[in-house]
Amino acid sequence: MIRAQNLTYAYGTQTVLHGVNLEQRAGRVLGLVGPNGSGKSTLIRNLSGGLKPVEGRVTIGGKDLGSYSAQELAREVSTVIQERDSEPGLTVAQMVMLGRTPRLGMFARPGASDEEKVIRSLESVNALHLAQRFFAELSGGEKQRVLIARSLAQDTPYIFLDEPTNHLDIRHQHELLGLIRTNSRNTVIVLHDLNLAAQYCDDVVLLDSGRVVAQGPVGDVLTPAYLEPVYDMAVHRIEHQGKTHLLFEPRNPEGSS
Ligand SMILES: Nc1ncnc2c1ncn2[C@@H]1O[C@H](COP(=O)(O)OP(=O)(O)OP(=O)(O)O)[C@@H](O)[C@H]1O
Repeated sequence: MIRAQNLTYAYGTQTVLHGVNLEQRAGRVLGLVGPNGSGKSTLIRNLSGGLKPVEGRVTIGGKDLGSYSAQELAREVSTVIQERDSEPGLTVAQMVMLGRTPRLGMFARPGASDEEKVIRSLESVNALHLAQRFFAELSGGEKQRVLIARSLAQDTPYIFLDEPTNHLDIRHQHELLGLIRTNSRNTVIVLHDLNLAAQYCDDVVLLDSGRVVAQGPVGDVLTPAYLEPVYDMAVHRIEHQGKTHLLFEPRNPEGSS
C-alpha cells in the first residue's frame, strides 16, 4: 500500500501540491487524473521518491519513503517517467538490462536468468525485434514500450507510470494498459484520457490546482458532478456492456449562450 499524508510540495516559493492525502490499496491500479498543471506529475514523483515533500509524508508498505536507501528503493519501486530516460549510446537490450541492476550483487554481472527476463519483458510489450537497435533512435511509441519493458524487468512490487500511453497508437494504448492491469502489481498511473482511466484503473484521484477534489473507485469519481467543474466541460456518462464511457463537449458551444 502507498499512502500520502498531508503531502505538500513547492517549486521554490510556488506551492503546487496542497496537503494531499491518498491511498493506493494493495494490488490495485490507482489513476491520477486532472487538468494540465493540476500537479499529477509532481505528485507521482513525490510518491515514487523522485521528489521530497516539503511537508507531510509518503509511506510504501508502511515504511517511510525517506528511510529507504537508493538500492532498497530500486528493489521496491520502478518508474516509467519520461524526461530522465534518455540514455545515449545504449541498445534497447542494454537499456532493459538496466532494470536488472538493483537485483545484481555489487560486482556481479548479469546472468542467464537476467538475459531471459530481458527477453520476456521485451516480448510482452511487442518490442523484442528492437533489441539491438539504439534506444535513442527509436520512435516515441517504441521508446515508451521499451521503458515499460525495463520496468517489468526490474520486477518491483510497486510501479509508477507518468502518461505511459503518450505517443502510443490506440491498439498499443490498450495493449499496454491491459498488460499493466494483468501484471497485478501495486500501480500508480497518470492518465490524461479519462476513458482509459475508467477502463483500466480500479481507483482514481482527481486533482485540481494541486488539491484532491475526489478519490475512490472509478465509478464514484468519474462522474459529471465531479468532472464538469474541474474540466469546465459538459460530461455525459454512458454505460455500455458493463463499461463506463465518458463523452465531453464544450459547456457553451459557439452560437449558444
Ligand atoms: N520544475 C518545475 N519548476 C517550477 N514549476 C514547475 C516545475 N514542474 C512543474 N511546475 C509547475 O507545477 C505545477 C504542476 O505541474 P505538473 O507538471 O505536476 O502538472 P500536471 O498535472 O502533471 O500537468 P500536465 O497535465 O500539463 O502534464 C504547474 O503549475 C507547473 O507549471
